[in-house]
Amino acid sequence: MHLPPQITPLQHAGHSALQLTTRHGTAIVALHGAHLLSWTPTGQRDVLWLSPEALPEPAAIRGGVPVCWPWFAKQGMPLDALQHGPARVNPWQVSAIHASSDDEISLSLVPCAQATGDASSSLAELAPGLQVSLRITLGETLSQTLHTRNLGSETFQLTQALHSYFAVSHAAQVGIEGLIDLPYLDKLRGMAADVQQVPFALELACDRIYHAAQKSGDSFPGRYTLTDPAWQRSIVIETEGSQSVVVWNPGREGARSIADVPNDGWQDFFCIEAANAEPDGVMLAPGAEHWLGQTLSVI
Ligand SMILES: O=P(O)(O)OC[C@H]1O[C@@H](O)[C@H](O)[C@@H](O)[C@@H]1O
Repeated sequence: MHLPPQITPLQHAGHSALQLTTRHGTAIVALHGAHLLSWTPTGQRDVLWLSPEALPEPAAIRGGVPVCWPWFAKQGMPLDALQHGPARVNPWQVSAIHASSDDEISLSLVPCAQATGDASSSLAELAPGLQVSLRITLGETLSQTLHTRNLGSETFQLTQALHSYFAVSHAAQVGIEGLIDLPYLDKLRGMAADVQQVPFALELACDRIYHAAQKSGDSFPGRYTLTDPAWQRSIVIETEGSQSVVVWNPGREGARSIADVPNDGWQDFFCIEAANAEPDGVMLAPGAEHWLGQTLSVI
């Protein structure tokens, strides 16, 4: 496909990628997993963290924004299922480009196996009848929309996440606004159910699925703010079609057991994930479609 001047192919951290450029900044997207590796607003530091110890492809990339699809973690799947689904470990390709002006550019990607109709691919086997695309728009903000369509004959229970790793000054010194009163399941306490009643702060480690985040009939998108006083910036995450928000940081002990996170790397990121995770799975009937979106901005 012919690329306009705002899109440049390049290698980034060992991945074949496309760099999007507007006067508002740059974004870099790896074709492996349609994985957003970097978003740097003009004059600012990168909004996303990318592990300096990331494993080579075809391993999932650690950092940036992995696309977890069509299941989150191993929800609803056997124990030997691929963690977070096959989308993040498959090659994707550009399906459309929309360059409206110098101010904004959009790129849509689909898995290569879907584009070529390869019925033997892991995606075709594991997500029968499902079609997926990811649109990334770089302007003053950065947005991503994950679109799923069920062309099969069976209802599919979709769980998914845009698993953003935000770069922070120190994970123990940031706050997250927008979680008060939300119920959550705490993975670190055997999925114990709880409700966020005090302002969020990291205690050693965190792995929670906040759910029922958008009440039915509520037309406002979810809005979460990662406040980082030391870096004097806040990252605002506005979500659409997302009933859950996953908040994850492995902490000191957890990081030691993750091969591609440096021992002290847990300090450098916080994951806030626009999601539909159990108990918020999406029942996608034959012919139905769903959009999961997030818009990121820095204030
Ligand atoms: O190591 P992975 O597969 O990228 O997953 C990282 C984390 O992703 C989070 O979304 C999960 O809630 C955690 O339980 C998990 O550890």
